[in-house]
Amino acid sequence: MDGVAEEQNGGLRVVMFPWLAHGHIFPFVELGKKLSNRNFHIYLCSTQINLDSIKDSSDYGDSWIELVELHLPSLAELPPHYHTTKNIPPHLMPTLMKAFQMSAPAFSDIITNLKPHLLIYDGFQPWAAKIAAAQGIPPVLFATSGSTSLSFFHHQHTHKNWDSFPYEAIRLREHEKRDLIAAAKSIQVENAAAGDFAFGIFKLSCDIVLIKSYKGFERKYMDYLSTLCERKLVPTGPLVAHDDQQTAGLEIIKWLNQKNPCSTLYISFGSENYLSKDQMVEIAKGLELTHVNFIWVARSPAGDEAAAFPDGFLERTKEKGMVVRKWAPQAAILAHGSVGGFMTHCGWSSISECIYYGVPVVAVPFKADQPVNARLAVEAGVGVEVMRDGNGEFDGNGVAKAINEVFVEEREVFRGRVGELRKKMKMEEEEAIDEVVKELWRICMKKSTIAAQHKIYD
Ligand SMILES: C[C@@H]1O[C@H](OP(=O)(O)OP(=O)(O)OC[C@H]2O[C@@H](n3ccc(=O)[nH]c3=O)[C@H](O)[C@@H]2O)[C@H](O)[C@H](O)[C@H]1O
Repeated sequence: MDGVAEEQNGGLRVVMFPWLAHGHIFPFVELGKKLSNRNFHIYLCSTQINLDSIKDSSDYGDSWIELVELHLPSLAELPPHYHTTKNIPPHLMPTLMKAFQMSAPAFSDIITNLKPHLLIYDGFQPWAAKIAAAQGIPPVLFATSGSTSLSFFHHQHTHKNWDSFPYEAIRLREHEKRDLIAAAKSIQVENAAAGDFAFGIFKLSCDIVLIKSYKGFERKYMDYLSTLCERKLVPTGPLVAHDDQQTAGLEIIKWLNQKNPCSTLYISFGSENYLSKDQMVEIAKGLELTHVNFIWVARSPAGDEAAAFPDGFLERTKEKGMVVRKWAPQAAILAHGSVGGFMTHCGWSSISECIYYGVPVVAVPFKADQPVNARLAVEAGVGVEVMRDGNGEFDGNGVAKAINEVFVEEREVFRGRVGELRKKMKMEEEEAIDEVVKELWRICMKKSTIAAQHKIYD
């Protein structure tokens, strides 16, 4: 590309454009930080409320990322504080998706003004890739979910058969299939060009797809996904935000300091999942049937009243449990020696963090890729799932059984296995970024890439 060689010393200028979800934005931020340490100039584009979250994150100060505001069209039912999936009432998610699709012209202006060497985009905005390529700027997809879930759903999209996926450890239960089919209808994107969404998004990416994964955990799934999407997959490694020392003074950390090693279960269900009242009751019952300590992050959607615990539960468990009603320092908690297990919805970042910090998994998946991530954790031998009935319900006995398997019966087995995976993850971490940097420079230096890109859209 013109001027790339001259700017070799000045580094590449890259616009990074994640979907409006916390679980997407922070992997982009972590990747942006690593690239900015390799002489890239990073522009990260999102809505103001998401940019404020990034500024508030503990170590933003030392990362060289230029924040660029994306203006969503003003919709009466979607005030600016709902321009993020974090804490948004679930019934407004389709409206947020619609507003995001309507922001394409605003994004086009950003690209025209910044004229970056490269765009790194996300899975809900095929139009961003087309806008960049039309201006001769190579777009590269960064998939923030794992290779296992993406290969599983790509297989289903291609073969229309959940149960013919080549790896039998990954199978959905009937209630999970039903939920996925219902959910897919709720995020149908209006006027999407045929095939753009689902997995057409991969075909818009130049040469490669970046993926938040690492070979030690997902190698065979990464290879299968590469075959399905006809792109070279370049893993970024886990991109885990390191626990920052500022949390040392937090009440939570002080409380953990008083607990025995590996004695405490950390319970959290990500940035956009909320338990039903019945689910709260059954998890509470399960906790009372075990001897583990616990830290339970029980957040509610913005505007909703606080999640209610069973009568007397908090009083009866006050010696062994702590309830957190707000955003918790998850990395710092998982890094703490008193934490011996993580009850998680199996969001991809949470699963990556379990392994990064060597904490076995008590899997309670709810939606999207979470059931597949849970099956992967079980196949890798780093955790157990809380069993459910045919309707997808679980009860206190099942919760207690899973907790005791991780904390008592199989304690050393799980800790040994997750420790092995942790070593592999850390070994891959730096070499993965080296490969990402090499590939991004290769793409930007390849004039033919741009010509080929135009051909796709002619
Ligand atoms: C790509 C998509 O992102 C989604 O994000 P979600 O927020 O549900 O869950 P995580 O990926 O665990 O992401 C949640 C992130 O928020 C952090 N956190 C959460 C709660 C809290 O109180 N404090 C924290 O620091 C946590 O450490 C993690 O990094 C899903 O994963 C989905 O499976 C995945 O494909």
